[in-house]
Amino acid sequence: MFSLRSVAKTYPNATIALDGITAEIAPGEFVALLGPSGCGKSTLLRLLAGLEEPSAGEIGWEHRPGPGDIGFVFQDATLLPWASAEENVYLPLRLRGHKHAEAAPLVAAALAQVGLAEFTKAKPRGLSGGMRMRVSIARALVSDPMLLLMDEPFAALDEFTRHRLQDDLHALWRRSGKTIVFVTHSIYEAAYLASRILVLSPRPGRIAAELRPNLPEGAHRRTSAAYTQLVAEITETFQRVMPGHE
Ligand SMILES: Nc1ncnc2c1ncn2[C@@H]1O[C@H](COP(=O)(O)OP(=O)(O)OP(=O)(O)O)[C@@H](O)[C@H]1O
Repeated sequence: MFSLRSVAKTYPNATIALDGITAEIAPGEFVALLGPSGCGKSTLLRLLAGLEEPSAGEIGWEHRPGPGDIGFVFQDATLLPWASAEENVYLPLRLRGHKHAEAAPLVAAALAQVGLAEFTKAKPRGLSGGMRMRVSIARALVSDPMLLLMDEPFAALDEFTRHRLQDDLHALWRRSGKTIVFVTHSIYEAAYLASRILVLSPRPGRIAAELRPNLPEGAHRRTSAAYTQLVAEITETFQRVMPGHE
C-alpha cells in the first residue's frame, strides 16, 4: 500500500524525531508502532497523513490517497459536545459537501459497525468513554477509508472497556480487510491486535525490531499460551534494543 524509504523528520527546532525509517506496508496489514514516549510515533502518523513532509527520504503510495481515503482516530474522541453521535459521524462527509439524505445510510452503517446502532441520537455527555471512542471510530470509518491511522486510541480507557474495544477493532479489521496503523505504548495491546509490530527505538525513532505475530483467533486469543509467549518475546526485544536496559 505504501513504502517508507529512509524517511527522516527533523523539526525546525533541530529535534530529530525520526531517522532512517524504511518499511513496506501491504494492503490489509494491521501494523502496531510500538515505542517509548517521544520516539516519534505520532510524527510518523502525521507524515502518513500528509500533515507534515519528511525532511529526508520519501513515502511512496501504490495509490495516492485522496479526500476520505485516510481515517484518523486520536487518543481523545474529539467529538462536538453539542452534536449527536449521528451528527458527529456525518461531519467529515458534510465538510466535503455530501447532502444529509445521501450520507444518512453511510452514517447509520458506520455506527452499526461499531455497535452503536441504538445510540445515534445520543450526545457525547450521555455516552461512556468507550462509547465516545466508538463514535470517533465510526467517524473515521464513514468515508470507507483505505487506511486507518490510530494514535493511542484506547490509552485513556479502563482495562475492561479497553479489552472490549480491542476485541471489536480486531474483529472489524478481520471483517473489513482495512489497513490499520496503530500507535501504542502497550506491549500487550500491540501483541493482541497487530499482524505486524514495528518496535521503535527512543528518539530519534528508528525501527529497532520487527515481529510478525500469528496468534490463534477466537475467544482464547488473549488467554492463549501463544499470546503470553509473544508478550515475553516483545518484552525481551525491548530489553535488547532499548539503551539503559539490563
Ligand atoms: N512540531 C514540533 N516541533 C518540535 N518538536 C516536535 C514537534 N512535534 C513533536 N516534536 C518532538 O519530536 C519528538 C517526537 O514526538 P512524537 O509526538 O512524534 O512522539 P511520540 O512517540 O508520538 O510520543 P508520545 O508517545 O509521547 O505521544 C518529541 O521529542 C517531540 O517533543
